[in-house]
Amino acid sequence: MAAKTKNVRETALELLETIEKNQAYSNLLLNHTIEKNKLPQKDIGLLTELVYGTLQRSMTLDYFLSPFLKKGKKADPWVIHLLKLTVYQMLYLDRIPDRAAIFEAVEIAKKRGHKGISSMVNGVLRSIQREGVPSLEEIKDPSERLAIETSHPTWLVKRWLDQFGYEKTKEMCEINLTAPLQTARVNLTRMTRDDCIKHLESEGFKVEASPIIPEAIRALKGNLAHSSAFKEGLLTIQDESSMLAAYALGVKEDETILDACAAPGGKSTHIAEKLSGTGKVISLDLHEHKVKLIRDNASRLGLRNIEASAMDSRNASGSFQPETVDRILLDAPCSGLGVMRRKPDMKYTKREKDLERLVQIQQELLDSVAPLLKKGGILVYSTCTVDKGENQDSVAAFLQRHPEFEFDESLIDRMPAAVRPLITNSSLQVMPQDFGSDGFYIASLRKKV
Ligand SMILES: C[S@@+](CC[C@H](N)C(=O)[O-])C[C@H]1O[C@@H](n2cnc3c(N)ncnc32)[C@H](O)[C@@H]1O
Repeated sequence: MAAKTKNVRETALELLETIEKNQAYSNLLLNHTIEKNKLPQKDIGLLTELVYGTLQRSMTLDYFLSPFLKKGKKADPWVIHLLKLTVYQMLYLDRIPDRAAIFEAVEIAKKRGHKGISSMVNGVLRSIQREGVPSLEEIKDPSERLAIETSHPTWLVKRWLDQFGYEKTKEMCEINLTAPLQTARVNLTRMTRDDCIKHLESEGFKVEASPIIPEAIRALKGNLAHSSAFKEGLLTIQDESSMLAAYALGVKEDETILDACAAPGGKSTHIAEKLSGTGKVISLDLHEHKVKLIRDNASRLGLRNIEASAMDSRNASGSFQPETVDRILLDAPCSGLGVMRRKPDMKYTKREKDLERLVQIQQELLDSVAPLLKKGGILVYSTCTVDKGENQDSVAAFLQRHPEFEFDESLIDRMPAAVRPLITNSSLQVMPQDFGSDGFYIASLRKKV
């Protein structure tokens, strides 16, 4: 029993080290480790909690630890990870007694280091147990305190405070510390949502209908990616916010739709499920290996109306005739600040200058696809980020250069009722705290007739 638990913590420590060295994204690495080691369900839960929890709260844990570390004496990175992993358990996981967490940490330190390291680990953790961690109230500057308290970089907290004010920023930072929901889209070309729920329940999953999106379900127990319903093409794992893009586009049965940044095909397949007759989706993405993901998903879902090819969409206007597509989705490459709950390591690697570089690419993509749209057609611009520069300002800059486009007032009529209150100026910014879904932005523009 003890050996098993120790293995989980050792694995968590190794994962934290690899993620820190920037060798992998947390979500991909964790899934890979779970599959490779064929971990039992209870270990998967603990491993996920330890890795995500420690990453989510990394800056707070550094703050708590700092008075207990000898000044001027730099400990090895693995020792710091081990201490943070253990302090995380002591402070945030009620079901793990402090003495058990400390015992496991000292055992790992003995195994990986020398006696000096294990007694240092023991000493630091026992002092924290005895004296408690420093109060966050000691941080006087409110933005600095919010940054440390919710473990978000100070530049980002300051940027959000400027854009959204204190309350919204605090709510967003706090929800970013919680585990995301897994949601999925039922393939309505194959089965109704009610029947799909029954199908999943017969497989032992616990799911419920989404109150936001008519074809979505929320997983309460079990990973839907492992269901036979998924393998049989009845489902696509997709966040509810992401599903709004196909609604915003509002496809009609026999239209031609361009999805200019399409891989892995979450939105292309959604659009394709909504088309019928001779309608088709032209799905583009940069590289062949990404385009293969779109084709694989389309084939798993039994969709034959997607034409996927590799292309830099900044050159799309050279490959398609002007004014030949009915609707365009530009789900642009973005900073992804709306999905930080899923990839907590991202909080510490993003830099403010990355955002400016992305705005440039977003503008080039918009300029390139705009001529392909028929007069009267709809262009939906979307991102999974919460940032005015990449969202509202990007759209405003495009409209200024393109007087042939205007905001599309009819967006509100196409959107599910629950999100309508969020729409202003033919666009909407979903914050992660609105429905517990990802942060996401959508703007709908019409090419004037
Ligand atoms: C937000 S993701 C798209 C997600 C996709 N729409 C979905 O729902 O599954 C952005 C995509 O843009 C692609 N991309 C980035 N620059 C591009 C470019 N210049 N041309 C085409 N695709 C590009 C990336 O490879 C990435 O797959």
